[in-house]
Amino acid sequence: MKNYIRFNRDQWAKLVPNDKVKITKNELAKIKSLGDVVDLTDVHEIYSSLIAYLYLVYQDKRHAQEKQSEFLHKKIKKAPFIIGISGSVAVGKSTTARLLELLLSRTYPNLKVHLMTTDGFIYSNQELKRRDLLSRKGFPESYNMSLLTDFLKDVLSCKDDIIYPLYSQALSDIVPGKYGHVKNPDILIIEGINTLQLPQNGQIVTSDFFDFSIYIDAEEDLIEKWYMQRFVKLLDLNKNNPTNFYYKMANGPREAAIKLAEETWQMVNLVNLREYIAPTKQRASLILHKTNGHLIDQIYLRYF
Ligand SMILES: Nc1ncnc2c1ncn2[C@@H]1O[C@H](COP(=O)(O)OP(=O)(O)O)[C@@H](O)[C@H]1O
Ligand SMILES: CC(C)(COP(=O)(O)O)[C@@H](O)C(=O)NCCC(=O)O
Repeated sequence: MKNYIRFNRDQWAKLVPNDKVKITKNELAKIKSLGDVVDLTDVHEIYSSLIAYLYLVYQDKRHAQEKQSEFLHKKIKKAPFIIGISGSVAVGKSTTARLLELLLSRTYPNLKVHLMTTDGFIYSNQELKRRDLLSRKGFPESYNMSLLTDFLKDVLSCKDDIIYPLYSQALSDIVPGKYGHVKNPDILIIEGINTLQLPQNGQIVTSDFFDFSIYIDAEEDLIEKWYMQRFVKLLDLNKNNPTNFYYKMANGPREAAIKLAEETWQMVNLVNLREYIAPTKQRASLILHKTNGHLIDQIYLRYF
């Protein structure tokens, strides 16, 4: 990885004073996905430098937009700064994305930050079934990529209110008739396993629309462990929740449920990671490498 500068935790933490971000343990507990607590030391040692760097790149873009506007003698609407977050299923994309959203808006209160996921661009289960893709959920062909690129084009053309479909883990499906709204944020964080994906059949790559991208990396065995832990938590949480996708499994034999999740990991998510997600790692502007306990131990910043 010649085109990346590698930092260990200490080197990265020393880039800026780490008292910049103000957040309490309780606030932190609220943004974790399920159960585990993101460590406050991670916030100070990793995220202080990360948001300071993101803000620098953000300002660069704004500056370039002003210069362009000046040169063209034309008022140009300021398109949002888009940050893409990629990585395997269960590596911690949504947790990191929520943390970034909170820390960026907290540290730079004048910024309007919007967070969304590309999960909503997966075809509905009905459509996946029609296309014989139910067992390929999360693979490139299971996403409506042209809808996603059209959406990103609308975002960059600064349309006032852009809607996008929503996915629910509770339904394990697209939520019918419900949409998210993007209303001209300064920063749009978009997380999903396909955010750095290479094009299929000459499509435009979504990352062409990004100003900055982050890949969250970890060893396969660890991610599998996190996937299984999240699965067990979802079973426990939904034991008494008949409308939830996990309810039936939660109330059946535990070993059968665990076996199914292990198979899903091996046959779906791990295959997807190896074939389509991991190969996109070296396209990211920044790689956050995690170790045991979700601790970030190495940071790689691309410089060409
Ligand atoms: N920094 C972290 N500290 C502790 N737990 C974490 C952290 N990041 C993720 N997790 C846990 O790991 C699991 C997967 O994280 P999640 O954000 O849901 O992943 P993804 O969005 O990539 O599928 C969840 O159970 C979540 O609570
Ligand atoms: C919708 C997803 C592709 C996205 O996952 P995420 O990275 O948000 O956890 C995934 O949750 C999924 O449904 N995977 C298919 C196999 C499974 O049920 O794990």
